[in-house]
Amino acid sequence: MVDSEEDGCARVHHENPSPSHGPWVNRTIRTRLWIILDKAAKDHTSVDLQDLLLRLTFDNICGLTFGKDPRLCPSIYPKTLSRTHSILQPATLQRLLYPGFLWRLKKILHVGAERRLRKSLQVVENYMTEALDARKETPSDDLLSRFMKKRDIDGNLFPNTVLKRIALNFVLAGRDTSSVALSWFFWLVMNTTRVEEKIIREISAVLQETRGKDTQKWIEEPLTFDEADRLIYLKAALAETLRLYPSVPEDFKYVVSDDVLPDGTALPSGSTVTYSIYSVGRMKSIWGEDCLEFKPERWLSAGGDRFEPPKDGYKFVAFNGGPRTCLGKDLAYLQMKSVVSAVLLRYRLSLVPGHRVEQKMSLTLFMKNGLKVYLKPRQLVAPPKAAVSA
Ligand code: HEM
Repeated sequence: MVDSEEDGCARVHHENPSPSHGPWVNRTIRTRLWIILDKAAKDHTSVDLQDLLLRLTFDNICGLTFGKDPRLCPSIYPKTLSRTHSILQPATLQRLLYPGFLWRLKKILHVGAERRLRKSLQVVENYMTEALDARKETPSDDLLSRFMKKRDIDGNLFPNTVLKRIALNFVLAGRDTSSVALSWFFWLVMNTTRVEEKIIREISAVLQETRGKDTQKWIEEPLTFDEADRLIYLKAALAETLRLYPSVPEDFKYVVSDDVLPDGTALPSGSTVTYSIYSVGRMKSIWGEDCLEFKPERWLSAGGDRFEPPKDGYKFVAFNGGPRTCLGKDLAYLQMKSVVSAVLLRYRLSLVPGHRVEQKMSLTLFMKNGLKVYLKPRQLVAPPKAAVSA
């Protein structure tokens, strides 16, 4: 048996973040993203989109998980959790890359990455304790409050330690993944005018139906859930981005008890299996000769009117597969569609000349140097009725 967590703890929290959490996303778009981008466009200054998106999705995931007013997050973010996060990731990666005895020795001696890791975990622990105490005083509709009411299979409420791990799991799982996916998406779209035009046409067609011909009304408010739900081509472009640039480029599983893979490989209990999600997305045998091309169309039905992922759920594993598929998948698509529409409907993006877009070796597929762009206001036109479908 192969599992993704040694103690199987994550299995108790199959609570799906529902679309009703969309308001958090729209609030941060209105109160933060548009203000920053409008100013940059007006002043002709560049913006590091990856950095901005990391902050934005952090605010969203805080709102979703703790019900905290996201305006609190930027003040806490740079000083504590963000710095902590940049320590957690390399330290975890080292544990995966180097022989077990090495990091265990460092842990015992309290040196190097293990020392930084322990300090950072304490910061996270304090933050989670504060958040939990606050929710106990004033429960709300956030995920933490929901889990506080839930009971385990024996009918007991979850203890604080488990609640904190659940909350942390959501924050870690939901923050970087969506923002790096969005960064790669914007970069791909900047380089593929044909796809950008189709995306704008699709969003415009939907908004013309829901908000009328006055294009000013299209950019006054972020998308509603129903409007976002209708964006089939955009979903295909996001899935295509995740195929080529999966936010989690490789994943690993622990072997809980002796097992054998379908190809006959024996897996002794206690070993770790690592697999490359990045490579699965770029295999000719799965995606064909054009596997390295950015082609959202491969995700559409023959008529082009439906999103159609591969029938075999293990061919596209950017969200993992099987019973442990990402719990935030639908929310992630919703959030990404809202942010893309909020940005692309208002602006045309161009890469800052000389800026190098490179991958960073990390548990998350960051852009090493960020994504520095200039923004120019976009002139929107209402499409003729016949061009409604993308
Ligand atoms: C583009 C965005 C995202 C990608 C690519 C992604 C990818 C993944 C992957 C690969 C896993 C499996 C990890 C493993 O094997 O241990 C996972 C698990 C998970 N994700 Fe996501 N994720 C995304 C967004 C989100 C968001 C926004 C949330 C929360 C709102 C979230 C919550 C979770 C949770 C709770 C799990 C653990 C599920 C379990 O173990 O049963 N994810 N995600």
